Amino acid sequence: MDIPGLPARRAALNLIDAVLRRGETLDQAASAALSRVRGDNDRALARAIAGEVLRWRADLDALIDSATRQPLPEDAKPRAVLEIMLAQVLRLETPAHAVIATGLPLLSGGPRRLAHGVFSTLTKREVTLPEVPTLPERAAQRWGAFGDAVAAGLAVPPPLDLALRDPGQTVEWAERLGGVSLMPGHVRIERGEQVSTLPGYGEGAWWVQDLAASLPARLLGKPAEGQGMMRVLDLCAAPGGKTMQLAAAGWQVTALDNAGRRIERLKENLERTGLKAEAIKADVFKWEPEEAFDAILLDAPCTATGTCRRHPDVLHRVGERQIAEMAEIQQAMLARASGWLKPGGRLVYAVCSLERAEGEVQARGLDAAGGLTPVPVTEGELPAGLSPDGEGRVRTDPGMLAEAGGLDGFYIARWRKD
Ligand SMILES: C[S@@+](CC[C@H](N)C(=O)[O-])C[C@H]1O[C@@H](n2cnc3c(N)ncnc32)[C@H](O)[C@@H]1O
Repeated sequence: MDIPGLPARRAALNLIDAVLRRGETLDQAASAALSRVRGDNDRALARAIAGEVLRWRADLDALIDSATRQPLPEDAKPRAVLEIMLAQVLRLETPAHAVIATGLPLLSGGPRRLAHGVFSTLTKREVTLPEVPTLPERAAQRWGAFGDAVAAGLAVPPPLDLALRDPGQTVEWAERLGGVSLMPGHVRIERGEQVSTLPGYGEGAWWVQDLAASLPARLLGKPAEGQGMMRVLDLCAAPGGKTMQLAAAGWQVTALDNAGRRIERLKENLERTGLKAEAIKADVFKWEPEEAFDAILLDAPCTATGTCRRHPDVLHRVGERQIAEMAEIQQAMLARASGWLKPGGRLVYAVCSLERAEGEVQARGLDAAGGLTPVPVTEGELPAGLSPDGEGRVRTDPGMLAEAGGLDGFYIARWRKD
C-alpha cells in the first residue's frame, strides 16, 4: 500500500518529466501521469505541484545548488524530488513533515540521504523565494527586458475571468458572483471554486475566458444594422470562446476547426449557452467557402507563450524551432483567410503568444502583401489601463493590469479589405 499522498507526488514528478524531457504540455501529459492518482483533490494537488515547479524552477534550483557541495546533474532524480518538496513548502504551504513523508520515499539509499540533508539544511535556513520568478534561461534570452514584465505577472496564479452572454447584465452578474468587472461583458472572480457549481453555469449565462482572449472578438465589432444577416467566419474556433462572443453579438457564425474533440466541446458550449453557430470540422488549408464573408476572425494556432501564468510548461517547452514552425503556419493561414473576405469586410488576427515573430512580424507581412488596409484599434475599445501600440495594434503581456490581477499575453491586429 502506498503512503497517502505519495501517488500525487509521483504523478507530479511524471508531469514535470513529460514537459521537460518529452516537450509535452501539462494537459497532454495529464491523463497518463495522473492515471494512478485517486480523487480530484490529489489530482489537483499533483498538477499544482508540477505547475509551481515549472513556474519557479530556476529559483528552486538555485536554492538546491546553494546547499550541495557540487551541483546535482540537471536531470538527477534527487534534484527533481527536491524541487517538488521545496515547491510544496515555499508555494503551497504544505507542512515540512508532510513534505518529507511523501517526498523521501520517492528515493532510496544515498540519493534519499542526500535529498533529506539538502531539504533539512534549506528549511533550517528558512529560505524563501524571490518576489518574482526567474525565467528559464531560454525564455529570458529571447525576451530580454520584456521578460521582466512577463515574470512580474507570473508570480501569482491568475484569477478566473468569465465572459457574459449578455454584457447588458454585467453589474448584476459581478454582484451575484462576488466578482469585479474590468469591461462590460467581463467578470473576474477568484480562482479555486469548481466552475460548474457557480451560479449561471447551468443556464449558460457565461463561459470561462481570459480578459485578453475576449478582445479579438470585441475588436471585430458588431454586425452593421439594417444590412440583413452578416456572416462571420471564426477560423480555428474550438473550443468556441470567441464563437460564443460573436454569436452573442448578433453575427451569423461559421466556426471552423480541424480538431474533432475540440469541435465537440465547441458544440457542447453552444448548447449550454443556447447560442447558435454552424460548426465545421475541417482543415483551413483544405477547406474552401462557397461565398465570401463580411468578417473573419483568425485566432491562429501559436506557441501560446502568452498563457504562461496558467500553463507554465510553455516557459520550458517553447524555443526558436517551435516559434518558426508556428510563424510559418500563421503566415499561410493569414494569406488564405484574407482571400475569403468581401470588399469592405473586416479581418482580425489574434495569437496568445508573446513572440514578435508570431505577432508584429505577421501583421507587417500582411500589410506588405497589399489588398487590406489596417484599421487601428483605439484606446476606448480596450479595458482602462491598456493602450494600443504605435501601430494601432494590441500587445498585452502578463505584467499588465497587475494590480487588478493581470491578463494573458495576446497580439491582435485588424484590417479592412479594399
Ligand atoms: C488558439 S486555439 C483556438 C481557440 C478558440 N478560438 C477559442 O477562442 O476558443 C487554435 C485552434 O486552431 C486549431 N487548428 C490548428 N491548425 C488548424 C488547421 N490547419 N485547420 C483548422 N484548425 C486548426 C486547433 O485545433 C485549435 O483549436
